[in-house]
Amino acid sequence: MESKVENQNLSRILLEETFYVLTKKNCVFKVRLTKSGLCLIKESENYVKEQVIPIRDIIGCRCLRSKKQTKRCVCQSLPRSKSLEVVEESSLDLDDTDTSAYLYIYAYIFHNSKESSKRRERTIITLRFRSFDKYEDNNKEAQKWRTVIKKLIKGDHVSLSTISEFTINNKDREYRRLLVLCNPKSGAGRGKCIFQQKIVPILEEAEIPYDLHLTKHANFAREFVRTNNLYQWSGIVVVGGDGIVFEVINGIFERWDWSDIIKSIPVGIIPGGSGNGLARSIAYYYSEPYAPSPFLPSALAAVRSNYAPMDLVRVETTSQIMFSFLSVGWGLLSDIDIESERLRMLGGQRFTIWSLARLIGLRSYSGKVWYLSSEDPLNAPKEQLCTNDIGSNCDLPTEVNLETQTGRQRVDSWYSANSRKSAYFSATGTTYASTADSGAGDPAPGSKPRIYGPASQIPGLPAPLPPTWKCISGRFVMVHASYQSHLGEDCLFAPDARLNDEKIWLLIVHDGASRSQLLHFLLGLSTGAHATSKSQNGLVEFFPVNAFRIEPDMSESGYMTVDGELVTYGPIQAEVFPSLGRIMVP
Ligand SMILES: Nc1ncnc2c1ncn2[C@@H]1O[C@H](COP(=O)(O)OP(=O)(O)OP(=O)(O)O)[C@@H](O)[C@H]1O
Repeated sequence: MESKVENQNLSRILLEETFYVLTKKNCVFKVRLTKSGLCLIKESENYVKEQVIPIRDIIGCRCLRSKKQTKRCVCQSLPRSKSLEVVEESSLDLDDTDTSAYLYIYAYIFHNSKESSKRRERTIITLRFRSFDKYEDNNKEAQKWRTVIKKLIKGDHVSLSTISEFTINNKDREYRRLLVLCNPKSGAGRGKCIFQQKIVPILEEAEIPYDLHLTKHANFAREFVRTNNLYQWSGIVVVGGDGIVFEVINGIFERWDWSDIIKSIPVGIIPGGSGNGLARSIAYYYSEPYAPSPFLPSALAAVRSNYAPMDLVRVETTSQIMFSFLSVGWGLLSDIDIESERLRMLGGQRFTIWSLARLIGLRSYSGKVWYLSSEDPLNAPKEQLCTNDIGSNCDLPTEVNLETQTGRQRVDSWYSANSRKSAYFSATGTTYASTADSGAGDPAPGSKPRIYGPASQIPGLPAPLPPTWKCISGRFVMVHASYQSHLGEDCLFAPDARLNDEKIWLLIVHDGASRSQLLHFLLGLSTGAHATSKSQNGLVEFFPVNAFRIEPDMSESGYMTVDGELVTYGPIQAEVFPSLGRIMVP
């Protein structure tokens, strides 16, 4: 009963208008806006066809006017097809002869007809309001639509009675500013280019202002987050790899007000690194298509006010405490990660090449692995994450241009909306001035910043562990733990992992496996097959835990990594803190 009422509520028509395609005789579009989406109903002589664009696929809309044409024939009073350009109402370049108001609606429509062809397609719907003789009246109509669409995108309450009260204000812009921290050196050095070419246009379509800061050296992002007044931003978007996300998260935990920051300022990630484990995992959890546009799910996440809790793991070594969002590693995968740094210019390919090199010169390490088993069974997450099974029934072209009827004859109604500019710096100006906070989180010069955050619930590193902990002792090719599904774009480490499943997924590969078994295992990592494979003769173990400790034999040397970053080689332990972080999700 309740869901029936809810459905009725979602399908109630908030706005409706009839538009005409003048180039096609007798073709009429009824456009309806409901809480669930924008419905285009095409009515021609013989049929009626309905297409719905879900609100969650729409990222923004803008009201624009036509631009004065420089070379227009005196006898041609109206804009020609495809030559019409649009500008902001405040522009000095307005075409006063065209009294229409244009509403541009930007959508990234999800198509999921087949699993293999899941994709999002950018579509611009243009509604041309021209029922009135005066631009002001047409604009009033367009602005009303814009205001309602923007409110629906934000998830604000909209009812039929409140629509008439909306003040029509073209200045009604988004004041939520994002902080963008971009690592120009990440991956194959494409971070800046990715932001400029792929992300800026989407931020502009959604009218989200931002302040861009390029990282100048290692630990720049960490210091920036620790020392600036973060409350001026609504979120932090990182452009780069997992290394820069690690810096941002640990920068937050170096602030005395970490608990307020972590709750109020979510972090988003635009994949520009060579690993991109977190970005790939988020797309996986939300069934968002990743390749060939890996930036799209993250860009959509950044412009929507949609956040989700994420488990964080407190990691302790003999010299450091840190908060990790991705992984802790010892052995083969860490060796590959660290030693392939020299091939950084190859981007993600560096991992494949170095995997082969490490298999030839295979190493194993002696030590003990302690763990506290996860109490939760290995099944679906507690919180049902959003999937895109709603989909859309759209087969729209990438531009849809519609207009209201007018008594006056127009030359035509179709035009291109590709007048994008790729401004690089913030629309509202980039702020570089240091706005350091009270300094309470600043370390004394030369000393390490203090790490805050929740207190550990397990014994400190040197202390013995309680009997509830289990121990495996021996030689290992690797011990690797992850709390995300993907360690990298091509590495599906824990297929059942979710953002806040409260689990650390522990993979142990014992010494004794042949090279061909290990090759088989490494290949399985790209599809997640290793997680279910029974053919490893007990040499591979994979299970969820709440906490673990590794004690390597210190007579040998090797690498230990946290989120792909090198840490002190020696005893290390980790424990999960459920839903401690907040992350932007599509
Ligand atoms: N301007 C810079 N010059 C040199 N190094 C930088 C700069 N800015 C950031 N860094 C360092 O680069 C390291 C790696 O960056 P990032 O994680 O963005 O890319 P990546 O290593 O290619 O990706 P991944 O971590 O996913 O493998 C970060 O840990 C950071 O300390």
